[in-house]
Parts: sequence; structure tokens; C-alpha cells
Amino acid sequence: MEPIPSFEAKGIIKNFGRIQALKGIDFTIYPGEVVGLLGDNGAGKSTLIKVFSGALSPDEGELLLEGKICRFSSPQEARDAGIETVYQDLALATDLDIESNLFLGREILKKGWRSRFGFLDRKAMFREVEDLFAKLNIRVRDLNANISDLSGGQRQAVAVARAVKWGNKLVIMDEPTAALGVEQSAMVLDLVRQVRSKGIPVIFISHTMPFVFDVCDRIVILRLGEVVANLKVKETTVNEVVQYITGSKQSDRIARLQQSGARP
Ligand SMILES: Nc1ncnc2c1ncn2[C@@H]1O[C@H](COP(=O)(O)OP(=O)(O)OP(=O)(O)O)[C@@H](O)[C@H]1O
Repeated sequence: MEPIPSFEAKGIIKNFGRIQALKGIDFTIYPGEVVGLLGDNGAGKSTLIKVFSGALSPDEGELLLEGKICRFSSPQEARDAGIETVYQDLALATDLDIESNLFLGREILKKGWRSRFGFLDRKAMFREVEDLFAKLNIRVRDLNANISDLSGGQRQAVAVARAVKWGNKLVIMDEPTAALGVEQSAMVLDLVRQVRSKGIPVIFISHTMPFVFDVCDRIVILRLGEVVANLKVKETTVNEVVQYITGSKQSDRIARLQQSGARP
């Protein structure tokens, strides 16, 4: 029996005025799978993950989380459902410390307090940060440091740790290594593997082909708002992927349409 996908999108259409950004996207990801989402500039990657993470509503189509239809009218609703997104700009509060960032809006309160303006249980939160960082193998010299005192790689690690802590159904990473050096990128790739080993699927957007081939199990390629290829990493090559991205190799559907003289 086929396992139930962790997350599925069916027939997602999104238009911006006359621009058809997504033309009916189908997408599936299974537990513990890392799927690279690739495509040239303007292919529709950001729009698609905004739909997945509740930042945009699709014009048509549906999303299913563990087989159940779900609708998100805000990023908060997607987060509450267990979908966490690490954006390129990270969205960390740089003037707060690591613990505050990990728990922002979801703080642990001391017993008896209902409002977050009551007493925060800082000890419990700090213990959780220690545990989480140990589990994920994240090394930061001072766990009390403010985000502004951390390196780019360490900040990325905090953002990923937050996603792992709360994203128990799906973690989406949009160019997580874009601003990082070699060593820091290796740390982020290692984190992706750790997330996968916990059975949580990851959507990994990157333009860096060696990283994609290093960490992904499967690659989905978008071009002009359509899925043009869905390839197992073990069965493809960088060359083939680049050909799909640039359009020099076409999906079977588009090739058939062109042969028949129709416009794809
Ligand atoms: N808010 C918007 N208003 C109008 N058009 C938009 C908007 N957002 C995206 N688009 C258009 O939708 C299409 C898909 O854009 P999108 O940003 O999703 O692509 P992308 O694959 O993420 O590209 P990049 O790698 O450059 O970020 C493009 O033609 C883009 O110009």
C-alpha cells in the first residue's frame, strides 16, 4: 500500500492580474523526504511556497495535509497546522536572544498564568533550547547571545531550529544557504538531514546545484508556472536538471503539444 503523503497540492492556480504565476501545480511530498524545488527566476517557486505556507491563497486547487484537505488564510494558520517556513531574510528578531526567538509568540508560561504578559518560564524555555541545539548538533558558544551577535550561519541555524521545533508536519526552506560560506552551508545541509531523519519532510529551494544533489531525494522543476520535471536525484544528472530549468529539455506533455502544433 502506498504511504499517505505528508503534504499534497492539487491543481494549484495563482494569477496576478494577467500574469499566470502558477498554472495548475500538482506536488506531493512523503514523510522523511527532501524535495528540491527548482526553477529559473520567475518560474513560480516563491509563489508556490507562499501558497503552501499560508501567505497567499490560491485561485484554484487544494492542499492536503496527511490526506486531509486544509485551507490556510494566514501564515499563522499554516504554522499552527505544523508547516514552518524558513525564509531567505529569516525573520528573526535581532535584538532578542536565541530563546526568545525560538519561542516568539509561543512562550512557556509559569503554571497558573494564561497570558504571555504573565510570567514566562525562562528556565523551561532555556532547557528546551539546550536540548534542541544538542539534538540538532548546533554549536553556539553562548546560548544567551542576542541574534545580532551571531554569525550568518548561526542565525540560519536558529531559524532552522525554530522551524524544526514547531514544524512537525513540513519544513520549507527558501534558499537557506544563499548568504552563507562553505562551512556554514555544510552545517545547514547537515540540519536538513537531521530533520529528514526525524521523518519530517523538507522542501528545499536552492540555486546551488551541488547542495541540491547532496541533500535532496527528489527534484521538482518549475518552468513558467508549470511542473516540467519530477526526478529522483539518483536517476538524474546536473546536466539534465539544468536542461529542464532552462527549457532546452521539455516535459513530455509540452513536447507532445508542440508536436501536435498546439500552443503549450
Ligand atoms: N505580487 C505579485 N504581483 C504580480 N506578479 C507577481 C507577484 N509575485 C510574483 N509575480 C509574478 O509571478 C511569476 C512567478 O514569480 P515567483 O516570484 O513565484 O518566481 P520564482 O521562481 O520564485 O523566482 P525567483 O527565483 O526570481 O524568486 C513571475 O512572473 C512574477 O513576476
